[in-house]
Amino acid sequence: VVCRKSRSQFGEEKAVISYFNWTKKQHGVYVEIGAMDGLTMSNTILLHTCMNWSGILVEGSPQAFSALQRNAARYRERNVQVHLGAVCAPPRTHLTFSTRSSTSGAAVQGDIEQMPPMLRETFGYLYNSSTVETPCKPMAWYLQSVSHVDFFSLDVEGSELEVLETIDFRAVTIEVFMVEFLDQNPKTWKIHNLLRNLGYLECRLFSEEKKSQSCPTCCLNTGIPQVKKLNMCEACKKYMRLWFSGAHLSDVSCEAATSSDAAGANPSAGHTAKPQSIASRGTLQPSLGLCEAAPGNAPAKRDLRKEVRNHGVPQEAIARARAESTKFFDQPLEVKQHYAVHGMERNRGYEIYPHHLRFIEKWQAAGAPLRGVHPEPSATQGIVSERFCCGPPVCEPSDSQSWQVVQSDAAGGHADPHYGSSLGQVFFPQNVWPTQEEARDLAQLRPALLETYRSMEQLSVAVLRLLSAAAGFPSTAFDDLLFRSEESSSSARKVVRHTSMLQVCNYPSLLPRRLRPPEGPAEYQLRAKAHQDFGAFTLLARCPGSDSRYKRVGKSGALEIELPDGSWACVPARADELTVMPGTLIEYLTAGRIRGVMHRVANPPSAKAAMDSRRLSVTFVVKPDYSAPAAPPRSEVAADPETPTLGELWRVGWQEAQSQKGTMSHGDAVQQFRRHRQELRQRLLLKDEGPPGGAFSELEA
Ligand SMILES: O=C(O)CCC(=O)C(=O)O
Ligand SMILES: [Fe+2]
Repeated sequence: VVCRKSRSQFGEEKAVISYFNWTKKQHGVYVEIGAMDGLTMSNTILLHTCMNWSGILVEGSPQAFSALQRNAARYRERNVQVHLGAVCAPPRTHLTFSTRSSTSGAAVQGDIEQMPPMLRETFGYLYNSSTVETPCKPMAWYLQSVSHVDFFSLDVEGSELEVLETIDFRAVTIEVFMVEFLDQNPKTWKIHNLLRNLGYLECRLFSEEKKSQSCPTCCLNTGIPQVKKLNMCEACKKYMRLWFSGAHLSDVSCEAATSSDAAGANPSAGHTAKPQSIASRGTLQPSLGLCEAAPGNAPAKRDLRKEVRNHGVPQEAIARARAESTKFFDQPLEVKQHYAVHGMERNRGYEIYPHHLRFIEKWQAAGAPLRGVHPEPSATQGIVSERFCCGPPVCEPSDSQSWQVVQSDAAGGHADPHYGSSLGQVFFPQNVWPTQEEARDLAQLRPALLETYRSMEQLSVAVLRLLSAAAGFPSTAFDDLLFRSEESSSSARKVVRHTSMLQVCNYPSLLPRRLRPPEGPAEYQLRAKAHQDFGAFTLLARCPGSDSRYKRVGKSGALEIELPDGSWACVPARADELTVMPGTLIEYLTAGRIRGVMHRVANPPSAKAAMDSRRLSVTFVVKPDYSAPAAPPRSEVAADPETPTLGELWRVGWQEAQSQKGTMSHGDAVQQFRRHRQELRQRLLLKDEGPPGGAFSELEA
């Protein structure tokens, strides 16, 4: 075989070879998706012909594929598989592939649906394009014959997620990915995230010109067009060496977890239903936008790394919740405070952080000269964030049936103690609403929020199943934490066990600096400071308008999350999408296999845009049964009587439980609380050394 010199666009494979010290590496294995004719811009011809590597080439365009076959026969006689096809997830078997005839545009071909608009438009316009129906298969299918890949080159113009998500990481280890994507692609963030979740670190290849750019920690990606030569940035090198050697790529596979589910096989993915041992699974750290679920569907057996769509929460309901909440937030502070519920951790009615409130009151007492300068009353009141919350419909006020169930006195006995006991009453306080009599304009707030509540509540069952499966439990393992089936002689019904809350947050526009309160509490710097939500997970309906307007981390005006390496990232939002964010309690329930996500809401940029930077988010924080043990289902820890309940992880719940036991003064209980919670966390997270107990083994067979 004649050694062919590099044909890659920017010398990508050479950068990789030098970076990984592969100059002497013979007989490696490559995979190239989007192989084109196997020569033009090939990232692998050099590896094959000069270093005796073998590999798999996949190309979706029939025209390019015939050239690929010819070229493969000529330049890669042996040790190569060539496939005509694209990558997709079942049940799809074909997709519409956009092809170009012009040479320069020929590099941009792919699944039309996945292509970023920019590419579609620019290349569609500039070059002759046509479409063909191309067969597609999950990536796992193409990789059947290999168990290890050294270099995976992925250049598929928008379909990267489909490729990554359909790899069976249990069956193959992949050492280095090189992913080319354009930064404008809104999916970039998800690809990054997915690779990070798989244990890869990112290293960018920079052009000479961009060398000075700071080097991010770190998957390899290239993708800076108009570049002559690529340079690996030095700082990054260090990180990469460190991390790459440690990363074991078969660590996490959501498919593995979901298919271990007995409730239904996952015929489409073609995986055997064999769970991994937990030891090899490592820590799953799902982040945002990670689930696809449909309520009413049998537990959605979809890969977890998808956003929730077809989620069953009607857009109109969310729109109504937003509109009615807006009317509420636009009332004077005195009116809103009328619906405040005092007491800790109640999460009902109007809420504003006490330290914010103190600050506002002081500011207003000093004669804040702002009335009339801004159309948003909340902005002129100096409010940074405020919220309106409600709990499950069993908490509806006394004019409704359900509150009777909750309220009847403990001695009277007919109340379900889950709600009616003194502990129960801590977790099921009554909802508070403006009524028709009090304020005609605000009377629709209640139906609007309750409508959204109900569909979020339904969806949360499906999402909890996904998370459960992802953590290696049967998908229904946590069902009872939300609803429990109760059979009586006459009927079967589902009883609410959870205490989830729906919360609409209003972040008023940031006033121009000269009008802003001179100095606020330190938290004034952020709309919401860094925290995890104290639930199993949170579903967030965000607003593409406000949540994709400013993209700068720290000045996004919107939701930002902390990535595993400690950096912060903006989270793009789409109107039809809900974001799933694991919270603190899921850590206890999954022994740390799923981690809560730290997040914050940043202020918008200070400049002129700030005048019109209002943001409203609708979030549903899923809070499972307070009386359940804070431990994985059927585990040793769950059986240990010392293990506290989920409710005891709430400060109020802990205090109430302690005072009922009479073991401790109130003050001591508070003091002990934090330490205790920390200890439990340690104990649980360290305990995870084997697969979920024997009870589930029949499910895993
Ligand atoms: O407004 C958001 O997007 C998130 C709000 C939040 O994190 C919270 O209220 O806990
Ligand atoms: Fe939060």
